[in-house]
Amino acid sequence: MTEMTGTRGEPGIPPEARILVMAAVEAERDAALRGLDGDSRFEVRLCGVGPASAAARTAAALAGGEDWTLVVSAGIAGGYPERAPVGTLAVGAASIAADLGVETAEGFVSVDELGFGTSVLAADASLAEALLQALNKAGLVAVAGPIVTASTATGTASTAAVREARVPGAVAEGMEGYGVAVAASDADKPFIELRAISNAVGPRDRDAWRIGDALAALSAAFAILKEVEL
Ligand SMILES: O=C(O)c1cccc(C(=O)CC[C@H]2O[C@@H](n3cnc4c(=O)[nH]cnc43)[C@H](O)[C@@H]2O)c1
Repeated sequence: MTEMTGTRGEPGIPPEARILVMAAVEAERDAALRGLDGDSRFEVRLCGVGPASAAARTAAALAGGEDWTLVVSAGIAGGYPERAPVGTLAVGAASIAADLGVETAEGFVSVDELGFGTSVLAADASLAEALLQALNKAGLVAVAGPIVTASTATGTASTAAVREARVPGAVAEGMEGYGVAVAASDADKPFIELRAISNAVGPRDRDAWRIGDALAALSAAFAILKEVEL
């Protein structure tokens, strides 16, 4: 369990903590900053879209000489509607690269099965649980579960079904979480993923995306995160 009590033993994020938040695009970064309202324990940086850029930029940030306490991947996401409808929040239990592997005549084989590493990176369980409880206590609708990372956002019902079968119980899909998690894991830093649901995972319908609502939910979640008793 990650120790996040303050120097005098009080609960909450210690004043000296340094929390690195990686957001793909400026609108997500700005939403996080609005919720954080100048909290100097947090730094929000852009990681670009997709797991490769996210991993590279997070690794660069972690190698920059600061002693980071926690790494957070944050942004909007597609939600699996029966578990995380549009407007809700998803807290990752694990970030899973659902398309990392090889296709064979018999079907998809993950890197795990190939023996080439892991496509599943667990979040810090105690921090994720504390955040989930705090969000729900504050009246925000949040669920926890595996969050899919994909280099290609799902755009059809069949891809949604395939990925859901690979990641049973998946609550959401983003494009950066696993990449940020790889860098955090390599640097031996605790990691969590926080997503606000802007659209349903499934057939692409850009007009139905509720980006403004999701960004508002993301801001609200960061206002809670900075006060959470971790
Ligand atoms: O157009 C805008 O105003 C705008 C504002 C903020 C963010 C965006 C994005 O398009 C962000 C892309 C980002 O969102 C994640 N995302 C959202 N939905 C999905 C999805 O269904 N499957 C996978 N990823 C999704 C993803 O992490 C992208 O980086 C636009």
